Amino acid sequence: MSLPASLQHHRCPAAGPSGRHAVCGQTAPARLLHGAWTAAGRSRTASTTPHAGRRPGAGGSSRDGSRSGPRTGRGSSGASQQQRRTAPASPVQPVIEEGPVDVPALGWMWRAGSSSGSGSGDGDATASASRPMPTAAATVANLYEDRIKAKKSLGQNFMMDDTILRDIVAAAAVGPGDLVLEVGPGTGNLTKHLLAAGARVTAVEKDDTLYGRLGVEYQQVPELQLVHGDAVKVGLEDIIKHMVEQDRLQQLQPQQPQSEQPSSSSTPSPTTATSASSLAAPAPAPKAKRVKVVANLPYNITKELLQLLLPLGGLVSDLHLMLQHEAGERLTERTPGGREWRAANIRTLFYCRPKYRFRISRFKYDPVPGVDGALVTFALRPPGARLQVPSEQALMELVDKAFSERRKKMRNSLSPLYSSEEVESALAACGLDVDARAQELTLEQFAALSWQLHRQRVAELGLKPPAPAEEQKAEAAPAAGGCGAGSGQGAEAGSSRAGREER
Ligand SMILES: C[S@@+](CC[C@H](N)C(=O)[O-])C[C@H]1O[C@@H](n2cnc3c(N)ncnc32)[C@H](O)[C@@H]1O
Repeated sequence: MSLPASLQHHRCPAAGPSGRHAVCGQTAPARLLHGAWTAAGRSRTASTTPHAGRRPGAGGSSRDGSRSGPRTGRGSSGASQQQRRTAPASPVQPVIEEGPVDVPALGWMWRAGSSSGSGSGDGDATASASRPMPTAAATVANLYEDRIKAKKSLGQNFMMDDTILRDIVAAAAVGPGDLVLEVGPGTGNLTKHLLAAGARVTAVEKDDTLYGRLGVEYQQVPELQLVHGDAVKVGLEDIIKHMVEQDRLQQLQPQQPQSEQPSSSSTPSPTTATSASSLAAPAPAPKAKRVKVVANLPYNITKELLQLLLPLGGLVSDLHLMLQHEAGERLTERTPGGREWRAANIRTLFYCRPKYRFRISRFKYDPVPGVDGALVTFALRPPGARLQVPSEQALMELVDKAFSERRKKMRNSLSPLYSSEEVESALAACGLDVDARAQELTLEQFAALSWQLHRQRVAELGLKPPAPAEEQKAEAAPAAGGCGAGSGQGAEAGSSRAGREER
């Protein structure tokens, strides 16, 4: 369902049902918090300045509602006056989907209240009686119309296809009450599908302008918390802990059942007293949820983000990331021996089960990147479900060093950490070739080598051997050559990558 044509032209995305503006034309970032999070827009003061009308040169609909081109005929939103002055005259032309395009209005998602995950992009209006969810393409068009250019430095390749966004939310199995961390919400196009599925979303955005616009557009959506900052530096672990804690506290809040509400009768009968006391029995403590991370990642921070997030299996259940197709293929590789077998594979398999879900055509993004994308899922292992090793840090150091000079035999590449004699004897004790190179070893073999090197050092220094419990776990699933490495995941090594679909 569309708005009446008379309202379509001068509505800014920040305009409420009255048609008046929340913040249009103001410098949004000044009102927003750096490196701190807040319910979207809650701290903002709304201006009620009516929209000044279409800016000169903005394309789109004519006054009677007909469309003259790919633009959507909307007014400005959170872009600052400064940006408008310095913006180039001809913005990048977005790809626009066919079909009715509507205007995102303040709190539209909040009113929609859909938990079906079928947020109605593509112009259908099932999510809201009054306004449909704007299409991804229309939202991007709105950015360009406001002279906001995609920034290459921030990896801004916006997803234009609502079907793919819905597929991502479905692949991530996001449902009502789930806690989701999104990195780089940007346009809010993925965010709105996460919200439509019933998730409570915390989203970290670095771009001042896009953060400001999101704050305006979602200011009445308590299910969305926005964080302004660089996801790599902002302290994601603390943010995730906060999400979990907030959720736990919310679950603890008493919900008074009808039967417990004060009645007009002064003395309760014995029967009522009994039933009241049984109702008062302590409720089971709420189970702390684990968070899902869902993101169309800026490709340039993929590596750093994975390093930050993969070890958080105690707090995070799974990551669902749009990556470059090639990076997705590399990270989901499970068999050693090839040129693409890297330290990142060992690290990834140690912390999670990676799965390539589906390929995404580069033409579904705007601007069109040089390569296709892919959705990759990383199901994180909680600490207790990982391979037992003497020290995770020592294992990662061993792996990084071994791969740092992959052409060399490990007895040479590991020389700064261990003498070649130490490495040779450990390799032999693990039943491995003493001339082995890093790319020939599985995760389990690296873990076994790590244990053996540890034992040798302990023996050499005359220290106490590892605790029996650790040893027991290690021996429970011996790796090659009887050189112990506990394993909750060994069976996965060598299994082939999951089947792929293409979009
Ligand atoms: C590929 S775009 C995705 C935008 C939107 N989620 C979508 O699906 O179309 C990447 C987003 O990440 C943001 N971004 C880039 N670097 C970031 C960083 N270090 N921390 C947080 N956000 C970042 C960009 O500004 C942009 O909004």
